[in-house]
Amino acid sequence: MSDQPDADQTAFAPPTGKPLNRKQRRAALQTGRKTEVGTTTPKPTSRTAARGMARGVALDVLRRIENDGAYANLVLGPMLAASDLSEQDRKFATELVYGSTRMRRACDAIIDRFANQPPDDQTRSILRLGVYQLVFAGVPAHAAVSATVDLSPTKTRGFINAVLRRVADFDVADMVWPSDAARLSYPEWIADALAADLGDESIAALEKMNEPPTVSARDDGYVQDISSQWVAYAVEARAGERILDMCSAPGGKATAMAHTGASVVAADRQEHRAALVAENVQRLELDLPVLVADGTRPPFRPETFDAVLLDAPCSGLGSLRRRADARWRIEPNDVRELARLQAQLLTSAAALVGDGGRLIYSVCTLIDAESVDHTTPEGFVVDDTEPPSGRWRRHQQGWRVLPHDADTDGMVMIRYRRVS
Ligand SMILES: C[S@@+](CC[C@H](N)C(=O)[O-])C[C@H]1O[C@@H](n2cnc3c(N)ncnc32)[C@H](O)[C@@H]1O
Repeated sequence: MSDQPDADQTAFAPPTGKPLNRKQRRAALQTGRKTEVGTTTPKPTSRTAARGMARGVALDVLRRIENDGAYANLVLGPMLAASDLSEQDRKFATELVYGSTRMRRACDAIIDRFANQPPDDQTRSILRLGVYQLVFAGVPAHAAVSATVDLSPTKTRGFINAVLRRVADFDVADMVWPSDAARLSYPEWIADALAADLGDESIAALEKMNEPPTVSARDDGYVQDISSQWVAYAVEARAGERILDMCSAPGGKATAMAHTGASVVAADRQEHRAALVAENVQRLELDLPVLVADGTRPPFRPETFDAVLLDAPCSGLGSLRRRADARWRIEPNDVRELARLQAQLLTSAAALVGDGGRLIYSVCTLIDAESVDHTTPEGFVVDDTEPPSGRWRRHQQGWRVLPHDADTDGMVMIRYRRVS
């Protein structure tokens, strides 16, 4: 048996969405550079075979996402569960699926640079998987090329092998990208929209949203992004107060607020999502009524609550790292429609706040049209006191946290107080 370590057991760099630098690429290429695929690749071992299976699962999932419009998180889980992959190989398959989905546009630009004819959809999916491993994931070249070629149908093997070998011999630092959006793998309109509202900081935000999200758990075990926890604190709920979380599913902020001893009511328009809140409430053993209610026609008397949290449905353009395929689904018109719905919800939420009470508006997007462009509800003023915790930066009449400030989702929040 070869002394060479099984290629796929060598470090698989945690994907950052950034192409590897020269030194990293040289290290990854050392074992495979200028070899004929199949001649210097280590003999298949059970590890190599397992990694091959992981790549096969990843490719199946990618095809479902790319060709059938399936949701990445919904397809991946069942397909992994149906496989015999080990925990480690599931992680590898997951990283390949999410990474190549995120970096799809950047991978395509590289494929198009080296393919002498446009690949059909099936061939492109295989090439994306190979290019992602070579350029972004630090998989050694011989493993990335040969194992990806092994997934290919006979008739396209030669073509896929040739393209991937050219990519393996290329230093991506020399790539001439059509735009920053292509380099960072976003639709042009998303990069433009964030540039318009974040200025020079948009690139750092886009880069950060190419990284897998960090996992943070609260003291009660509920897994919730830190920036969402900061929004819940910003409501400043106190024992004895009546608080409404108008768009509450899956219940992260409602359950956080309930720990203060406030009487929190959680509502959501969608029944199946309200059920998720109820599950979380039960699991955390909280006393928190959950109801299905459309926030544009809320079933409460006016001025009933001491505080209302409107954590509004939004485009999610601050939390793209959480859903790898979201950037390819959302469209400019969605943002316009969501902004209209948010304005409606803001008006009806405001009507429920009692005298001197608080209205907290938050969204996990960084787009002004979905946040600071909304008009202050009648009878309210902006409360511009600094939120009690978090890395908030002032942004017009509100506050925002950018993804690269503290490795969290990006959020915008505006706090209002009823004065008449
Ligand atoms: C950003 S999520 C809320 C996240 C939640 N606050 C948490 O921290 O777990 C927005 C929610 O708004 C709900 N929603 C959308 N339109 C609504 C409406 N008209 N009335 C009430 N809820 C609505 C969606 O079903 C979704 O669950």
